[in-house]
Amino acid sequence: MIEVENLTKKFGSKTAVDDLSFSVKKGEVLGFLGPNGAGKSTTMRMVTGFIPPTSGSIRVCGVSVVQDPMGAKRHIGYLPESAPLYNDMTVIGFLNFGAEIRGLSGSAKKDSVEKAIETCFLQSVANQSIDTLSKGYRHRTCLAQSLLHDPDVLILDEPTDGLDPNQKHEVRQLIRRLGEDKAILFSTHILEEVEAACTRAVIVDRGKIVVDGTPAELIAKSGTGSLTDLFRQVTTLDTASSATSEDAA
Ligand SMILES: Nc1ncnc2c1ncn2[C@@H]1O[C@H](COP(=O)(O)OP(=O)(O)OP(=O)(O)O)[C@@H](O)[C@H]1O
Repeated sequence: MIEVENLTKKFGSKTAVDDLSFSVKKGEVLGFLGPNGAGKSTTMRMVTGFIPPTSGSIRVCGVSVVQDPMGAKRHIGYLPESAPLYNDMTVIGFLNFGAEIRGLSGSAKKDSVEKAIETCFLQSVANQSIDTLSKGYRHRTCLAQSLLHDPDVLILDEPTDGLDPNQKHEVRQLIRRLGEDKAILFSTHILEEVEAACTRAVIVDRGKIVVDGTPAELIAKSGTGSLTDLFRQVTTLDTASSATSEDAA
């Protein structure tokens, strides 16, 4: 459902994403790991059609994101990194608005909003203004908007960031459940999430995939049974400065 081939993104002299190729099938939850500045968000922004690649191809459900971004976006639900929201709307008002933008109306709109509220446990704040929500609820409101059109593909940039341990658990369970009949790509800095929610994971370092495997394969590869050890073995300590100095050389 997601096919990425030889994807590269350069910002001036900096190569943020370097000839990346991967695919995610229906029923797969792919964890996207990597240190700060590794290129995870940039890759997700390209896969969702928000920024164009410098080179390479991206197909979502067979549709080219570069040639037909609107067509591809119909298949995609996206939770961006900073969870942008309209602060002066209520949660239900924002979700109704999101559903309308997705072309839903009448009972289809009502049903999709109700389902998203229920799925993301937003019932208690549905009529609350977004600017009065805690960080966790804001994040879940944004996650709910990504589900409104029941997309085949979900791209979630750090979906558990800012949540408390109970909410993290709920969202991981939700990702697993949604992943049974969708293709999900999600980024995280929390290595336990690989075991808790992913069917496969890749580790990205300086824009390149350095490890790709199932959680069990990754743990075996570490040699110590620790994903943290594997992460430390295959990634560069200070990605941003290494990439800059390498590019400058
Ligand atoms: N618009 C931009 N202009 C210039 N450089 C950019 C831009 N967006 C990202 N970068 C650079 O590209 C590199 C990859 O950034 P990206 O945000 O994709 O990393 P990330 O893996 O998501 O990091 P984090 O874990 O900190 O969110 C970084 O060096 C970043 O500074």
